Amino acid sequence: MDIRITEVKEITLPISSPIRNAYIDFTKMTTSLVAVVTNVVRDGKRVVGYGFNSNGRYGQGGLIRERFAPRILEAEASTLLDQTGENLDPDRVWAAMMTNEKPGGHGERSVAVGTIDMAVWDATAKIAGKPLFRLLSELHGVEADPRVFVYAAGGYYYPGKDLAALRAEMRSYLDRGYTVVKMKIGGAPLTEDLQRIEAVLAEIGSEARLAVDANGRFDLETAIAYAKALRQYDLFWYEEVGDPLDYSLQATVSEFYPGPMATGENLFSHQDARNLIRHGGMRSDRDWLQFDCALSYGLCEYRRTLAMLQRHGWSSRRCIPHGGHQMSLNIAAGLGLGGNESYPDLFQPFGGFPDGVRVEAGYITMPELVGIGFEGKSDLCRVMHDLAE
Ligand SMILES: O=C([O-])CC(=O)C(=O)O
Ligand SMILES: [Mg+2]
Repeated sequence: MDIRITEVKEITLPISSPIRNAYIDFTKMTTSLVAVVTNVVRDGKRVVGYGFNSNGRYGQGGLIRERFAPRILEAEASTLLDQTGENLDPDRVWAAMMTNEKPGGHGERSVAVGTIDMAVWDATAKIAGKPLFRLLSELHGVEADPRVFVYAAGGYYYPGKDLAALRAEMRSYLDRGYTVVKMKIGGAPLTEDLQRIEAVLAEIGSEARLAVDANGRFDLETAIAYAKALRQYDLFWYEEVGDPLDYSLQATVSEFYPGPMATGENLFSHQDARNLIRHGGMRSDRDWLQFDCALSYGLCEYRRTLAMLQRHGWSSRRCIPHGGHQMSLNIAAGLGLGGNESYPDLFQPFGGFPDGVRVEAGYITMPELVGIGFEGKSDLCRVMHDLAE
């Protein structure tokens, strides 16, 4: 059969919440939802792959409509297929999207490409009739592990939120089975943040560990002042202390912070990730890497990032991606990452797990759903089907 992509649709939707981190509020946050429509029929229906971009960057409709979707549709259909001719080849679709694109300047387009790439992988796994994590483990000759560590991200600054509300939020994550919770810092003075941290630590006790996230807010002096103050707490990690591209700052702060640090959600290519590994002083025995494929050219690029990490002596287990989406859950289960972020109460319906999936002692088990698994999440599936079915 002559397999082809017949249409690439995009709609920009709100994922707004009244929350604030140290840098931005999310009252006007949007995401692009993309549908890659194929002429393949499975179970009596056209195969449609879906993708969306992670929170933190806005919808990408202009770029998708003007540059990346037309390149896919203009490509000779057979050049987008794998060697068997019976499925898409996501790397070939990726290469078609990147025709006439210069190197560097990744953030300008990496979100748009990553969003379409998610939909292409969803379609590819659906055509193969498998969960994406199974397809990935087969492609790489590794064993899939459907059990994935997840942590609860929240602890934002809300208008009028007091310590009791923050504690209640964290308690609710423990009640839902999480063993690691994350909160924001850097949006208040150090003394106030320490009170917030101590309130959360008092609440969670020995039931869970706490990670903190500064969202790139600090200059070197402030980052070090926080590092010295945070050392006493045995945190799960100290995240994104300074500007994401300031590798020297990261390296210097790590000299003041012997505990685990985490960063990488705002690095959008394997070359940027490589610079972090080369110059950021990251420690492969304890630090965590948070590159998010949905912001950084997709899974095709993420596989290059993983290969780069391996060459530098890093285990894929040190990766716990940002973003809380099912795409990274599949990568974690299929390629052996250390886990995935989760926002139990935010960014719905895009984030989270298929219906019925529960967190138990900090882990979820991936259901055997075809594709990325979006069809198993009814609220998300409704929005997707409104776009393309
Ligand atoms: O608040 C945000 O931009 C999200 C974030 O940093 C995270 O999930 O680590
Ligand atoms: Mg973060």
